Amino acid sequence: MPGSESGQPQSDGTRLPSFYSPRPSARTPSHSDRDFEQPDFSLSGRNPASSTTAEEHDGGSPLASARAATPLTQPPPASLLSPAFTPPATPGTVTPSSAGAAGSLEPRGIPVDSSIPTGGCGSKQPRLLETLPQVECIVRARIPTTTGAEMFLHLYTNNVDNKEHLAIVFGGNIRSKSLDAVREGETEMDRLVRGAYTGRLYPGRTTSGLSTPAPDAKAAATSAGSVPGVHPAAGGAPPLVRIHSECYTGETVWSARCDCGEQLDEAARLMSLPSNQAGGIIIYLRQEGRGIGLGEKLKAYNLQDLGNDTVEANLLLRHPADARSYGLATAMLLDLEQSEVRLLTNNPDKIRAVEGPHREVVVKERVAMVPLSWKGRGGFRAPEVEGYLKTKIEKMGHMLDMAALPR
Ligand SMILES: Nc1nc2c(ncn2[C@@H]2O[C@H](COP(=O)(O)OP(=O)(O)OP(=O)(O)O)[C@@H](O)[C@H]2O)c(=O)[nH]1
Repeated sequence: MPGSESGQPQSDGTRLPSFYSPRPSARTPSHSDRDFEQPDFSLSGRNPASSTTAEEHDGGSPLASARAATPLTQPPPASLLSPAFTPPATPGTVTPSSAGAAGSLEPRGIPVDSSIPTGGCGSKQPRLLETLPQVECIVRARIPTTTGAEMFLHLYTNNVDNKEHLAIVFGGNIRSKSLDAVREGETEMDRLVRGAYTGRLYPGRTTSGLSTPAPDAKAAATSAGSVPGVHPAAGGAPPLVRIHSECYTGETVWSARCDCGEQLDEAARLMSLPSNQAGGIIIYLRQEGRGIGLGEKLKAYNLQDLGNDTVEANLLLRHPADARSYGLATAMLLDLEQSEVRLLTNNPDKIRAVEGPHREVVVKERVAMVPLSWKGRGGFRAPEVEGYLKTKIEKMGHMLDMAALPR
């Protein structure tokens, strides 16, 4: 893992096993660079309707085997292009339009600028609260994962709800200000136990390694203050960031109604690539069911089985189509000392909302989350998830090209 505190040998990311367990496709990953390519979402003005299809992208045969392994029981939706799909050129930026030698292993970003109408973030302006919530990271721990990659799980509290929102941090240079801040009366062992240490823990370690503040600085330190001598990652590209909303069904009980589990796993995979020197953060928000909760989401599923799409089902239950907010994510990113990010999303509303009321965090690039099955790279296919994605594109302005959906 790049820049990891782990000190473990870096494995070849192309050989990492999949993060995604329910992958029915029999296809073995090719381990070639093209496995990491994204469809060309360039700003160069090429006709999106003639976008490279997944078939062209992957040479046909792997997709054919994936398709054979996961046949569709229903015809796929008609080819459809989101109006927000092709963002016009952002002044002063160059879009990677093809995978170069160095770029081929990297997720491909599209420059975005939410401060201008043509910046590739859709047209709606979210209503944001004037003030960001207060957040505090109360504990952090190293999590070795089943893929061999390692991450640090940060658990946050806040002043707006009682939920345990999380930051999953890849790479050793991203630190939480509130975690590192000295707490009144705490011992070095207290700091070790709550994860406010540098490097790695080992049996017998007694000091946190964080600089001890001078008495006057210590008095001034608050839970939101920073520890002198601790600095965020220096310079370089902004980290990859995914703002992920909880989805028990998609992440835990293998639901094929949505691609939430796949997106979580793919975000983690991209962030753990050895080529990703900037590190990565998954902000995991406990806003299940787009904010309506699991019980209401299950009712929505029944309404979907009765013939309604995902938006209609929410509205029939007297919920908004999307009841989420992202102020906590903005505050957590700031606590992790990130003011610029590369955001993994297809959702234009999320881009502007995450930036905060005064653009406290700026999204410099958007990295599209294209379903793996559309790219012939495994994943899964089901009529439910295709209906879910179609509704996102048609009704919620998601920037995905349904024309790339394999037939
Ligand atoms: N109400 C409702 N929520 C759903 C449904 N399917 C998934 N969800 C929820 O939608 C949320 C997933 O959204 P995200 O993964 O953040 O994705 P997004 O904002 O739609 O867009 P991307 O960033 O492009 O993925 C989770 O909270 C899921 O529980 C559904 O049918 N109805």
